[in-house]
Amino acid sequence: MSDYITFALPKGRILQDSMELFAKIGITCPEMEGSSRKLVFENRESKFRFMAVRATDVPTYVEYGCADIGVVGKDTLLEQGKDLYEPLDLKFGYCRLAVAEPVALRQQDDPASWSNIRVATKYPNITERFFAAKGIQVELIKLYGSIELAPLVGLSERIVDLVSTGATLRENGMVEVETIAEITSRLIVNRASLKTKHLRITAILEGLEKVIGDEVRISN
Ligand SMILES: Nc1ncnc2c1ncn2[C@@H]1O[C@H](COP(=O)(O)OP(=O)(O)OP(=O)(O)O)[C@@H](O)[C@H]1O
Ligand SMILES: O=P(O)(O)OC[C@H]1O[C@H](OP(=O)(O)OP(=O)(O)O)[C@H](O)[C@@H]1O
Repeated sequence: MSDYITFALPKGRILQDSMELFAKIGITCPEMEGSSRKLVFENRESKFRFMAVRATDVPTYVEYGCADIGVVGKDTLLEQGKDLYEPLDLKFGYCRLAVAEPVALRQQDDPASWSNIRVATKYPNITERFFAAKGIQVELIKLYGSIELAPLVGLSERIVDLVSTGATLRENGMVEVETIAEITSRLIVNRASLKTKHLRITAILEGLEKVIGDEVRISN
């Protein structure tokens, strides 16, 4: 068993917030700061390893134990439904998952009358579950990005996607119809690592909990 603690971190927009949070409890990786094509970084002194992976792949690395700890959006966890230990809401990466449609359609539309709709999304499982609970049949069109384009070109009338500032919806003539879930980034932990590296992982969880708690209290 390696005596390193390995983190799987998403390459994109939540990487910096993650590293800033870990720095507050003394977990740093100077090697990661320069720009490079490297995918694994080590802090040999404190025995931490960091892997930069696609956001949607973080749960897989943690599930299989290639990483002990991961940071990932709640959207990804809800979509993938993996059995992972999720001890902490990290309180950054705030956005919401919402149903949206073009402004012109919204003006004459009554969502209460939907029975069969076509929806483009990166989140087919969440979308299917959400509409099934309302008794609405959905034809799902799975996309991997630029979801707001779908109604503009007639691929679907509605979308389910993340909304943060609302700028992407606005600039593409769309409005939110309903929020499905509030999203933040979460810490996830491999269940076996929690036992085999109990002391180090517990110390990390307690340190993070304290820092996040303090920040929430200060910002309230
Ligand atoms: N506009 C946004 N504002 C705030 N947080 C966001 C926003 N978009 C996404 N997020 C959060 O950040 C996470 C990572 O998003 P990011 O765009 O970096 O990766 P991605 O492109 O969605 O994933 P992948 O690379 O696997 O396709 C999302 O899962 C979500 O929790
Ligand atoms: O409400 P806003 O602040 O405009 O943010 C929302 C946008 O951000 C995300 O897209 P991203 O930038 O990850 O690009 P993508 O469409 O290629 O996934 C999301 O899918 C929305 O399109």
